[in-house]
Amino acid sequence: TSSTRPQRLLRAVQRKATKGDPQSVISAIDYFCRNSEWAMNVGDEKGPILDSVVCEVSPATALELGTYCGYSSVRIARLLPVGTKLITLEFHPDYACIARQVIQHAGLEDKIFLVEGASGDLIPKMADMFGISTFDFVFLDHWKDRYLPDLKLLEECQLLRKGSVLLADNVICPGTPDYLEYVRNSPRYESRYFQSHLEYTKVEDGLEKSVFLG
Ligand SMILES: CCc1ncnc2c1ncn2[C@@H]1O[C@H](/C=C/CNC(=O)c2cc(-c3ccc(F)cc3)cc(O)c2O)[C@@H](O)[C@H]1O
Ligand SMILES: [Mg+2]
Repeated sequence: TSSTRPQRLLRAVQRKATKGDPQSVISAIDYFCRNSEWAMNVGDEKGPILDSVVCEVSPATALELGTYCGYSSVRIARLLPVGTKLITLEFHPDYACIARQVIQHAGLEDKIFLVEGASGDLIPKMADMFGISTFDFVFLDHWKDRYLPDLKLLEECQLLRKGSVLLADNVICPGTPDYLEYVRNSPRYESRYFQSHLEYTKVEDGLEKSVFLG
């Protein structure tokens, strides 16, 4: 029976990466995507930009929209200090199952809470489910037409505070025009574009970092 790409990506991690070593999991996925099959992970060029923003913010509470295979969950959580947590939302059960195993291989299951479901349904429940009031950091990497509605939902649910940082992947390719227009023109955000390339390619893409001003 044929396997799926996420299953083949997980197999590459299980074969090549050292259990409990997040960096080796990251390297194994990047190697797989460069040498075997492209996959939509933030990757090894945009990834260090994500790392630097996470380190700068040093979030006590972080949220990720769109786990996929867990590559960016591992990138983010490996940088979080003890006692902090990453909540990542994924609605595709098969992808969630793969991501849990990738996260487990990295030894980060105590720092990452993967919740299965649609972000639009789950965001309003975050405060109650996890006993948090606001998110210090949000990484948006799910369906591109969901970035703006989910940002507005985070505002409505008062899950952002003065200084909360949003980092959005793929603002050029595939592109998130309505989200970009909103964060770049709203007086409530201070936005900055980090130019880079679409993962594992020479196509232009980048990350948009937006600070909520309250
Ligand atoms: C309902 C809300 C909601 N709630 C919870 N989980 C959700 C969700 N909406 C989506 N998900 C999950 O997130 C992941 C989807 C991510 C979507 N990402 C891209 O489409 C993308 C594409 C390219 C690219 C492809 C082809 C090219 F040619 C060029 C570029 C590059 C990239 O970096 C990309 O991120 C999957 O796991 C979904 O199950
Ligand atoms: Mg992406």
